[in-house]
Amino acid sequence: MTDNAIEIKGLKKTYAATGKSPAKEALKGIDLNIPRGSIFGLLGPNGAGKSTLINILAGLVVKSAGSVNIWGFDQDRNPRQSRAAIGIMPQEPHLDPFFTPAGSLDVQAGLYGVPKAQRKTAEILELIGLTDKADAYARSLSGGMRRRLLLGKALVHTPQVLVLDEPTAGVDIELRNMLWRNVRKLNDDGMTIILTTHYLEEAEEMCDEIAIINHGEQIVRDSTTNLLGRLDSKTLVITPDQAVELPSLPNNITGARQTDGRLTFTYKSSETPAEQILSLVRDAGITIKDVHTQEAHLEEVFLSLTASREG
Ligand SMILES: Nc1ncnc2c1ncn2[C@@H]1O[C@H](COP(=O)(O)OP(=O)(O)OP(=O)(O)O)[C@@H](O)[C@H]1O
Repeated sequence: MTDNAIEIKGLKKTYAATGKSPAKEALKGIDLNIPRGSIFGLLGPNGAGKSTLINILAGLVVKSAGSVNIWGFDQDRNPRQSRAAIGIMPQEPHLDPFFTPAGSLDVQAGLYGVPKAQRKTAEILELIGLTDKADAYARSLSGGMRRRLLLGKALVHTPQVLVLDEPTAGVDIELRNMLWRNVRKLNDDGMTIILTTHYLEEAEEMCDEIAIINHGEQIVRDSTTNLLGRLDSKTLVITPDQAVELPSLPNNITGARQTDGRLTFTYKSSETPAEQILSLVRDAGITIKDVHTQEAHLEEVFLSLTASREG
């Protein structure tokens, strides 16, 4: 038995040409292992191939080449078992307006062949905070409630792996927090979580490991901590005790004077000790009132890795 929840080898997808659109190679040979029990981030710019990858995992898009193994089950050899091991919360709420939340969960459980006695409708409604809406028609639910119901539907068959495709795009803070609380709880209970998001601070906060894909290729896969450590760039922010000009700087440091009077200095921490900047500032006759450093964020790592490959 493998320690990976998902094992993807040489995964390719080419969408066939239609009408005027030429064929599109959306995935160009992805190798990716996702460890059991992790919260894994799948990131990439628009059109990178994330949805294609997720849809292949969900069994909604047929791959062109390669292998996909979900929870030890090969998707081609054991399609039923591999499908039963994964639950997908899609981006868009496509809900049948004539079903109630309880009804939707029941139908979904039926689709997955969950016997009536083993259905956890009440428990799931409780988790997603829709107990009091159990019998309300879907069309009367708010956008946030529909999103929560989508999460509930992904859970009816108690999958080992839960995929959330852009779960917080356009949702308010309250719903976002609720989703993250649920995700953490499910992960604490042992569920492996795969997440795509455009909000990099969210990935930074939530994910243990991250893969970035671009133009159908994986360009990096590492722990979030290591990824953040890759960027050697740091910023030192100095508040002078009165308005001052930016002192002249050597080549290894770039600086700027902010509109609020603070001075920011960006440098490579492996090459330049912060003390060098502090002395430079003091030597310019500036009295330092306050000083702090800013670490690199995932956003900068992401931009540095994807920017040079655009085109
Ligand atoms: N059904 C399809 N037919 C043809 N081309 C497609 C199809 N679905 C996606 N593509 C193309 O494949 C590429 C990858 O798309 P995909 O939706 O997987 O990217 P993505 O990373 O999920 O982007 P986004 O964040 O915008 O959803 C894009 O160039 C897209 O236009």
